[in-house]
Amino acid sequence: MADLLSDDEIAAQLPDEWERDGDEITRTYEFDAYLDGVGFAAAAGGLAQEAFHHPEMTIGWREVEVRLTTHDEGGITGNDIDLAERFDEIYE
Ligand SMILES: C[C@H](O)[C@H](O)[C@H]1CNC2=NC(N)=NC(=O)C2=N1
Repeated sequence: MADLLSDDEIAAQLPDEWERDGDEITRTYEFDAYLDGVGFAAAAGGLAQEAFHHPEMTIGWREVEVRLTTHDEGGITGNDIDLAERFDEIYE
């Protein structure tokens, strides 16, 4: 069970390109083609299932918006930060 992060901890641990939006962290990944975004979302979904920690993902035209929060805790935890970092690793 991950503990809620403080405002300062979130600010310090938020990966580059990610933003805080209330109780969520979010990043919009950009792609050259629609299906590249679809493929990224599928790969990210695999990482999410592996971690058993699931983002909201919105697939748009050559972009995928990812939003992470820890529902069980009602806010942002290290689980969200960790998964954000893993998503960044698979984004070329
Ligand atoms: C029972 C609980 O829903 C599960 O442990 C997992 C499933 N995936 C999850 N995903 C997210 N984003 N937050 C959670 O708290 C969470 N909990």
